Amino acid sequence: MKSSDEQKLAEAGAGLEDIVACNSEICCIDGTNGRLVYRGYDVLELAEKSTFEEVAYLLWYGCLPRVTEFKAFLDGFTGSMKLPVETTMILRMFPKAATPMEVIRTAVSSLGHWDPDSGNTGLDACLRKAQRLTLRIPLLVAAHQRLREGLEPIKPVPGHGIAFNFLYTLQGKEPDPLVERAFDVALILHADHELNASTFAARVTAATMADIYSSVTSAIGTLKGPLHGGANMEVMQLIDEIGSPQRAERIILEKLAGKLKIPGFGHRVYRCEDPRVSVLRDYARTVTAHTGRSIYFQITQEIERVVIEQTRVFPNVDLYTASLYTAMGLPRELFTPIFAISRIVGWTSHILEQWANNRLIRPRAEYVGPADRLYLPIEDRSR
Ligand SMILES: CC(=O)SCCNC(=O)CCNC(=O)[C@H](O)C(C)(C)COP(=O)(O)OP(=O)(O)OC[C@H]1O[C@@H](n2cnc3c(N)ncnc32)[C@H](O)[C@@H]1OP(=O)(O)O
Ligand SMILES: O=C([O-])CC(=O)C(=O)O
Repeated sequence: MKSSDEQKLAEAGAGLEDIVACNSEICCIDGTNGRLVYRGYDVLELAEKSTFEEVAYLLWYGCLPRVTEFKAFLDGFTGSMKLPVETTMILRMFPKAATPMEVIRTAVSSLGHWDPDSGNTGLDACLRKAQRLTLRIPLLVAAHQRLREGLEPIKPVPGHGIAFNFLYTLQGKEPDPLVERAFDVALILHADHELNASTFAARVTAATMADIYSSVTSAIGTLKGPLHGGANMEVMQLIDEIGSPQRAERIILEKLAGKLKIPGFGHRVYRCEDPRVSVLRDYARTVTAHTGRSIYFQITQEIERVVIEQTRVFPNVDLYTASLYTAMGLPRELFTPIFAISRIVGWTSHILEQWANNRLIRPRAEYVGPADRLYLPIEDRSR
């Protein structure tokens, strides 16, 4: 049995808050000052000047590419930007009620069967698998959505990047350049975030020396929950429920009075505004105006005003993606899959880092159940 001091210690560890579980060279969060850094580069600078492909290279290889390196990297990308025919067949078999996030969890797992490097655990092969996953997840999400809408999947356009091709293979037309850039920036901002729940799940699975597809499947399942990646869909549900900026205050006050958490707010690490929010807020303002959907932005701003005034809890990365993605014509059920389209780069970078210096991740639990009970035969049990 535990002493009261031990009990307090165990409670303090609930949710592993502030526990450092590994060393990592990939991503640094300063939760007090609201700063996020990928391999030494401030994410705000990357969002302004870089592309998702370049950031992916940075996260996987640890440095920004030189011209020839980047060209070779992108050339390698082009060959893998297609789905195995079997994947499209599998996508056709899911029941209508299967949600896109459930479908990508299952379909990404199945992609491993048709990976030419399946079973090859060398570093180069694992990097190729990481890159194939990064190219195929967006195509898979777009193809499944088209099938749900009664449309046939379409092929990506070679020579264009992931943002362009996700939007193109989903919507069947070349994206507006502002929308494409806003989407690319959203991908940059979601690419990694230190030891968030889904990345931790990926590392735990990888640390058992399971394969990359198993590790990524664990991560996708973990991202799905509304306390993590699923929150962006819930933000949009809330915006729809509110319907107009004038109704925001009353509805938010009611929810807070009922002790409900407001999706898109709060964070385990940031004690201030998540630095990604300012960029996403600006793009949400611009893109909603550009596509005639400013109402979604105005409602979000009202939600933000009331929640901060009432709670001093600040917005997280999910708050403004809801109005931004809706303004791009993207359906709400795709918001969390879009998170995965970006975070696959972070997950796979962490999996590779885990393997570079692996030790099984196996913490302890403090036992707080009953002690020394007497086993009685079933007929003698009173309850
Ligand atoms: C990509 C991402 O994963 S970002 C997070 C996405 N998730 C969401 O947006 C869901 C809403 N947010 C939450 O549920 C939480 O803030 C989490 C899960 C993100 C973090 O949870 P924790 O670190 O365990 O924080 P915890 O729930 O203990 O909250 C701390 C305090 O802030 C309050 N708080 C935290 N988030 C919110 C919120 N969204 N709305 C209202 N109050 C909140 C809590 O009520 C609590 O207040 P108290 O100390 O007076 O009881
Ligand atoms: O870090 C976290 O806990 C959640 C988050 O913001 C992310 O994964 O981007």
